[in-house]
Amino acid sequence: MTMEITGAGVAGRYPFAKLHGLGNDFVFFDDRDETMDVSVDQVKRLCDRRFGIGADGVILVRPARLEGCDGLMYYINADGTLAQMCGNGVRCFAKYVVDRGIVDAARGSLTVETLAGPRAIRFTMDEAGRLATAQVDMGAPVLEAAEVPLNAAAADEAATVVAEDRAARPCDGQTRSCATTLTLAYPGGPSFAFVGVSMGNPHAVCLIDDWEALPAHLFKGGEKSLETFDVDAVGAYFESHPAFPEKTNVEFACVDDSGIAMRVFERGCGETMACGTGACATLVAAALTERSERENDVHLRGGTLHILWDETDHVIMTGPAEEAFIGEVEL
Ligand SMILES: N[C@H](CCC[C@H](N)C(=O)O)C(=O)O
Repeated sequence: MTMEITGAGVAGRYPFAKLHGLGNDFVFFDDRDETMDVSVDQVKRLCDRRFGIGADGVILVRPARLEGCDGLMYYINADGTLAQMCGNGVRCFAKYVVDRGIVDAARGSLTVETLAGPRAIRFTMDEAGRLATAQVDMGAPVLEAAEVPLNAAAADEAATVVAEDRAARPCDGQTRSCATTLTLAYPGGPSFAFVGVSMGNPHAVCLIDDWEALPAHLFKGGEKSLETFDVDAVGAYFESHPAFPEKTNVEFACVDDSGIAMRVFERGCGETMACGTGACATLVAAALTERSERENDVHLRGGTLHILWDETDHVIMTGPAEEAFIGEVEL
């Protein structure tokens, strides 16, 4: 299951910075002295867009434990649950430490430790001497069902597995298992086919080829499209579906000549403007099901990420990171 943080919540006044990657936004705290012990309630309050600063998550900048890493990204979803990895967050982490001189900009690269392991980053600077874009080696996608994780048997007990396809496509001659596609029933219909991909955190990617084939009750007025699709309702149902023992991030995407268009209902956050790990998982799923080449632009509500699934099986994500404002907050 997903893990809630267990912090007692030490009261105090803390400086923070607000950063985002394509509108997927985070409250950053410098916790290199490891004194912050945030509680679930504190995180929920910080992320509340009415009663707090407002964000999709909280990121603590902590000292690295792994040799060769420049810092540890401790990422907490808005609901107070820990996540192993955050793609937009790790680009913002690079910006946070480079713009503050914690990491020397002249290096042009750094390695960030995450709960999913180290992630190597190369970055470019803007004319004002601040980090502009970051290229992150997000590692290899994990496709083995048990490691995503997926659990069709648990879903079957809920009589919701319509089909399980173990071979989305021969995995490019790799000596790796093929992805699992679970087709799961939605209350009132229809069923949706999800390709399970982990980028250190779980993703269920639904690639839709024909919006017209879906019933009208799944759309919020207007023509049937990704933009009018009811991501909140359908995403919320599958986020906590028994087929996903650790819950899941849920992506809905379609592919055309301009690239991959995607919306995401994130585990522990709800719909976000962008999801870096989700964009990587969606590129992998689209390539495995022969809808896309292994390199493409992924268009999200907040902007575009460029994703390459390279010949070494690593997924390379390139995109911006921005700092919106700084402040002090009473916890
Ligand atoms: N909600 C995600 C973590 C944040 C991922 C997303 N913001 C990204 O940019 O990858 C999870 O629980 O796995």
